Amino acid sequence: MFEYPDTKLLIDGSWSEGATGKTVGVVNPATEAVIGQVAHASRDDLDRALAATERGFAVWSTTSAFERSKIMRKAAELLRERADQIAAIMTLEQGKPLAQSKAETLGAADTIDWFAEEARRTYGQVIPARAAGITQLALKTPVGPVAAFTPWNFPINQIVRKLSAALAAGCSIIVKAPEETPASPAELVRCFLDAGLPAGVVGLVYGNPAEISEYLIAHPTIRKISFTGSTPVGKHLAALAGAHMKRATMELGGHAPAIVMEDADLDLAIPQLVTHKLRNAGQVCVSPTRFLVAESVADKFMEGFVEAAGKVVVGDGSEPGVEMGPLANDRRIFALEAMIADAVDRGAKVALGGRRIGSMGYFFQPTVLTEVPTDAAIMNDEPFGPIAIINRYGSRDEIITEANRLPFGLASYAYTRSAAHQEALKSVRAGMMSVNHLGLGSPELPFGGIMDSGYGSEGGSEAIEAYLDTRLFTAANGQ
Ligand SMILES: NC(=O)c1ccc[n+]([C@@H]2O[C@H](COP(=O)([O-])OP(=O)(O)OC[C@H]3O[C@@H](n4cnc5c(N)ncnc54)[C@H](O)[C@@H]3O)[C@@H](O)[C@H]2O)c1
Ligand SMILES: O=CCCC(=O)O
Repeated sequence: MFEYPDTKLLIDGSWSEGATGKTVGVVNPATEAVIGQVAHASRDDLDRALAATERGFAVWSTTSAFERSKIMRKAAELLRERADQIAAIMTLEQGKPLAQSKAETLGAADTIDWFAEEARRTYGQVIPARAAGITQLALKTPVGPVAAFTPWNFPINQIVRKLSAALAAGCSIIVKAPEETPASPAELVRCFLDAGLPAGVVGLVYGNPAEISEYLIAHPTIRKISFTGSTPVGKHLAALAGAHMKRATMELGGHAPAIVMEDADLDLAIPQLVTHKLRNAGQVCVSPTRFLVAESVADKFMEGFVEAAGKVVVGDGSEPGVEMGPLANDRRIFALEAMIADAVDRGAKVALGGRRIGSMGYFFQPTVLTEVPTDAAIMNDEPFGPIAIINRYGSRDEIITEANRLPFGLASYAYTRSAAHQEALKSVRAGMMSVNHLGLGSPELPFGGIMDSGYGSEGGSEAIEAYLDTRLFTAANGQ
């Protein structure tokens, strides 16, 4: 019989309890039962992890790119072989349906493979000199040991982008993974160890997020930070990184506009947007949130969206046929209830759902709000749940003005058949715009935000650049 595993710390290639022996319970969000324990790191554990990552960096940064790539591709192979069991673990701790957990795990293997290939292409440059006999080289060297902080919504995917880019570049890394969903990240890291990654190259710790981040970011061993999470926490960590002159990548919150123009193909837009909205119960940084719909198609879009979203099967993600699992923790229930009550107080209408389902497990109804005024909290703060806000607008200019109203700029979506509309959509301020399909997230594509949604990319060749220093080497030959 399959049992959810307890999770230990990984320091210097060995799994262990923390020095104080402290552990914290892991809760299944579908049942609220405590299913396991996760070890917490103390200052002593972090010091051991830091010393190990220094040694790991010395080994990994001098391992050839060819060899690094081989180990990474072996890890991807092991992840694929173990995908069914890892998916079962992820669903128990995070709640998402098994099919989504498996897709996340297999997608992670694809990400590792892509970065493994890129590892062999971290080229520098030979720069033509102004005088004869001078050599000028731009060298790419790994930035140093990395500290990464990742959240609970995609327990594996949020880590694998950082881990793969860091390893491809030749960096060692300490990951502070999510305490709420600790076991599937541990299984991801185990694949790398089993593939032959040397001790100390990856460390995995859990504990008090604020204490760990403050200690690691300030520590002289760490040269680069990468964080995924909310904008307020991201701003705090970016300030800490700045105070210690550390490079940083920040993948933060969004409030994605989904634009539906009057000439949109609704038969395409509705099923794609419903599925995308309710994926992972809406707890996704790139989830479509503000549906900005042209007046002339608004009734038809709304009717189709409500009908399709109302049919989505909500339940325990481990059960067959379930399409949307519970929210990941009780904080989301309280946050969503408060946002819906505030919107309704300000005049919004509830066209679908709006409530928690039952009293055991963190289940929430797929929800559609309409006529939501811009002063409602939900029009300004990321809901991070299965709520679609559908508002109608008279013109393209009004739609684009609303899309650009907020300081966030992560994902955006649009449906239109018109080339003129497509051209105008380039003025939507977002790190990513996807038109007439859901085209975000493959490892070869840039992935990241602008403005309050952060900086840096977690995909494409830019993602590796973030873990490399560019150094000039120049010599006068024959001197
Ligand atoms: N961008 C994302 O993928 C993502 C993921 C999870 C949460 N969030 C955002 O965060 C909001 C609330 O989530 P939450 O309830 O978990 O609260 P939160 O903002 O406290 O935590 C978000 C994540 O940041 C981590 N964190 C918090 N403080 C930290 C610190 N000082 N140092 C290092 N890590 C820290 C947490 O462990 C968690 O993984 C959500 O509504 C959503 O807007 C975004
Ligand atoms: O929540 C942010 C990551 C989203 C994704 O991996 O699709």
